[in-house]
Amino acid sequence: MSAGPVRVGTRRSLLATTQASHVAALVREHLGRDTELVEITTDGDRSQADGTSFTELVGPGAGATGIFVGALREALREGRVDVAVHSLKDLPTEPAEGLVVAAVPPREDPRDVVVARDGLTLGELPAGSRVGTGSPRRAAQLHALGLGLEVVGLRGNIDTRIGTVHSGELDAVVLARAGLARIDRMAEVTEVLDPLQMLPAPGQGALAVECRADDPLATELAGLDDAASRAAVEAERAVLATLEGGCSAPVGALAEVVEGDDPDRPELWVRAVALSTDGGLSVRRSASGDVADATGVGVRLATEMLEDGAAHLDDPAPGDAPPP
Ligand SMILES: NCc1[nH]cc(CCC(=O)O)c1CC(=O)O
Repeated sequence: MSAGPVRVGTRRSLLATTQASHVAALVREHLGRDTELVEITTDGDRSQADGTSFTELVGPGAGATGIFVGALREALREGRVDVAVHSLKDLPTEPAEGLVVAAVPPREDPRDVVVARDGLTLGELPAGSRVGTGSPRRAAQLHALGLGLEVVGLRGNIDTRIGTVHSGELDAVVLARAGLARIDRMAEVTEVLDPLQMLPAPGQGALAVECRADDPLATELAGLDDAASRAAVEAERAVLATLEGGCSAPVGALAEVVEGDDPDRPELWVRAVALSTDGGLSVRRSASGDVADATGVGVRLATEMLEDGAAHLDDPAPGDAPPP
C-alpha cells in the first residue's frame, strides 16, 4: 500500500471543500493516515465561472449531476486522487464501474430550509411572493402547498442563492439544511421545513466517500461508515432508481431508522412522494421494514407508487388537447 498521504478529491466550491475536509479529518482520526486535499475543477465549476449555464453545457434535462460527479470520478479512476467526496444526493443512481461508495458517514439533518426576507416562514409570505429554487422537486412541492407562491428558477452556489434574498430580488429561497450547517450559515435560516410539507431529495444531507473498488483503502474506509445513514440512503435511492425506471417526475424520499419492538432489530421507515411538475398531482406512500433489507423496502414502496399512478403524473389530463 502507498505510504504517502491519502489524496482526497473535491470540487472547488466552499461546500465541497468543507465536506472533503470533514472526511479528511475522519480519515486521519479513524485510519491514522495523513491526508491531502486535491481540488478538481469540473466543467460545471468552469461554467459557473464563465457564465455559461448548465443547460447550454449539457442540454435541457441533463442537470448538473453528471458534470460535477464525472470529473471527480475521472480523477479517481486515473489515480490522481485516492478518495472522492460527493454530496450523496448528487450521485446518479446507477453504480459507477470500478468504483465503490466505501463509506456513508453519519448523515446531517436531511430537511430543507427556507431563507426568507424579514424572518418570515413560507406560510407568512403573501401570495405572489417570489421563491427561488432550481430544483423541480422543491418547485413542485412549493406549488402543492397551495400558498400561491411564485416559484422562480435559481442556480449558483449557496452564497449566490441566499444573496438574492438579501438584495431583495427574491422573497425567499429553499435550500438543504445540511449545506448551510456545513458552511456555518444556519443563522440565516427562517424556517426548517417539516418533511410532511417538503420531502427532501433522496440522499440529501449525506456524503458519499468513494474510492477504487480494487484499492485496499476501501476496506479501511468502511470504518467511516454509519450503518443507519447507509441504510436510509440505500432505501431512498432504491425508491428513486425504481421510480426513474417508470417516470420522470420529481421525487422526494426520506428514510429513518427507528427503534422497533425488539431493541435488537431497528426498523426502517420510508416516506416518498412523486409529483407532477406543477405540483397539482402527487402520489405519496410510506412503508417500513427491516434495516437489513433497505433496498427491498425502497423498491417495494416505489413499485406501489408506480402502480398507484406515479408513472402518469405528467400525462395530459383527459380532455386536454393532444400536443401538436
Ligand atoms: N444540489 C446542490 C447541492 N448538493 C448538495 C447540497 C447540500 C448538501 C446536501 O444536501 O447534502 C446542495 C445544495 C442544496 O441543495 O441546497
